[in-house]
Amino acid sequence: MGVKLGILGLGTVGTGTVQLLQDVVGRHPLLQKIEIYRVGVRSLDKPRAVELSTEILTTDLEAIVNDPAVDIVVEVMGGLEPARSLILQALKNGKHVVTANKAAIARFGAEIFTAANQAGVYVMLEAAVGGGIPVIQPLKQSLSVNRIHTVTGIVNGTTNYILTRMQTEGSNFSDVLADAQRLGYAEADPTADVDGLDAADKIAILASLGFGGRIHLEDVYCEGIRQVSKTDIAYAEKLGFVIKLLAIAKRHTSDNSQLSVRVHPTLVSKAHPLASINGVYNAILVEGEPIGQVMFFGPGAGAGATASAVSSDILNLAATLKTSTTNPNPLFTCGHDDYCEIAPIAELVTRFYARFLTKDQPGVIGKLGTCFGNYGVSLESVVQTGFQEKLAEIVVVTHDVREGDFRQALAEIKDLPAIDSIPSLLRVL
Ligand SMILES: NC(=O)C1=CN([C@@H]2O[C@H](COP(=O)(O)OP(=O)(O)OC[C@H]3O[C@@H](n4cnc5c(N)ncnc54)[C@H](OP(=O)(O)O)[C@@H]3O)[C@@H](O)[C@H]2O)C=CC1
Ligand SMILES: N[C@@H](CC=O)C(=O)O
Ligand code: NA
Repeated sequence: MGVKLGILGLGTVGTGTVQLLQDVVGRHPLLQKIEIYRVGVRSLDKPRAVELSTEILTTDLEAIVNDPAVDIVVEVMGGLEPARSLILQALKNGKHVVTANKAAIARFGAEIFTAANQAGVYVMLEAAVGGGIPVIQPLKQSLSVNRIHTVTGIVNGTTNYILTRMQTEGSNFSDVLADAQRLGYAEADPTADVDGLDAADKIAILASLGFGGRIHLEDVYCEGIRQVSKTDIAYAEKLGFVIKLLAIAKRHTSDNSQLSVRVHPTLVSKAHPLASINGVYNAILVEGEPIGQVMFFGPGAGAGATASAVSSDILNLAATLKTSTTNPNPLFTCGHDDYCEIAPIAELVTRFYARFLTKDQPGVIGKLGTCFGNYGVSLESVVQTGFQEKLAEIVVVTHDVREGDFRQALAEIKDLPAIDSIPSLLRVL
């Protein structure tokens, strides 16, 4: 007997998944047992890149999750509602769920996994982080014997694509964003990409898996890439760095009681493995004991890559349905109920890059140095190269400093009569 899919959504990811499942020759033989039974969309009139008979396509998504014939619900419609309610209803009806929806999982994961555990079914989400890169299953299974220290990732394809093209071609932010949208990389509302929210959802999911506790999304510090300018990209280049939107989850305290979880544009040394991850590619560097370092790399967005992850989850569930036992596999379920404690961003210890516009007066660098010194901020490098109109431009890179101390020094520096403005402030990995 075949495994019947109810697919919610036929956009970039849904279409890629249907294409893959309609073209199974040369792939895993179990895919031949999978039937695309229903596909839910918003509009029946839209032209589609795949052929589906009229009885498969429907706008009644509730009917799909309530249909007793459906074995697996594949949620690739995105958004919070009705996606959340449809997932919960599918689980309540005893259906396994595959989802690519990091926004829903990062916000409603507790509710969704509790419902799945109660119903004795699985929620699979490989496509939700890193697109086609296998990272969810490796964290849940292959790496789960390790004590994870740090997860550092480039986990948003759209922003990495934008930053790469700004860096290599000097392109304009909004033109490149339009290309990312056209290529199917961006979210329906690309603010989620540009402002770092999509990466925050993803690092919350990875932190939860890596550190074995739930994460309150509001505890994740988040800055996007809007303030990254061509000037900063050029300065970073001169200083031996590239700018990447990094998502980082790290043990903050030596007793392991607190995590630091954050997303922000970051200067990454050109020698670091994450510096060479360009375009729509993502990479996730996992550090733990005893494994040391392991890095996952691949396409982070787009139809084919994401369809690969969605379909592999479907395949895993199809295999499970074939061999079903009454006891759920603990490596497939989400077992933790407790929340991780997250340290405030002021407690972060990191290096900083800051760009100052100053009046061209003698002794400005000395005054900056004195203010920094008052708060224990030591400087790794100070560069004064350019002028913007009549203002001198000074760039500093600090040694490791507690973020709270650095901010206090900056507050004092802002009030110096010689300082016009501080247009950029970025962390350095
Ligand atoms: N694009 C990518 O590269 C990746 C996307 N994801 C995630 O996958 C999910 C889907 O993304 P993507 O395919 O890009 O999104 P699209 O916007 O391309 O597609 C959404 C699909 O869902 C349908 N849909 C949306 N809302 C409703 C509704 N209320 N009722 C009925 N149908 C609805 C739309 O119908 P219609 O076609 O009729 O408009 C469309 O077919 C999101 O959660 C996204 O974050 C994850 C990894 C990568
Ligand atoms: N909009 C997302 C799609 C994949 O998750 C991205 O750009 O990474
Ligand atoms: Na993935």
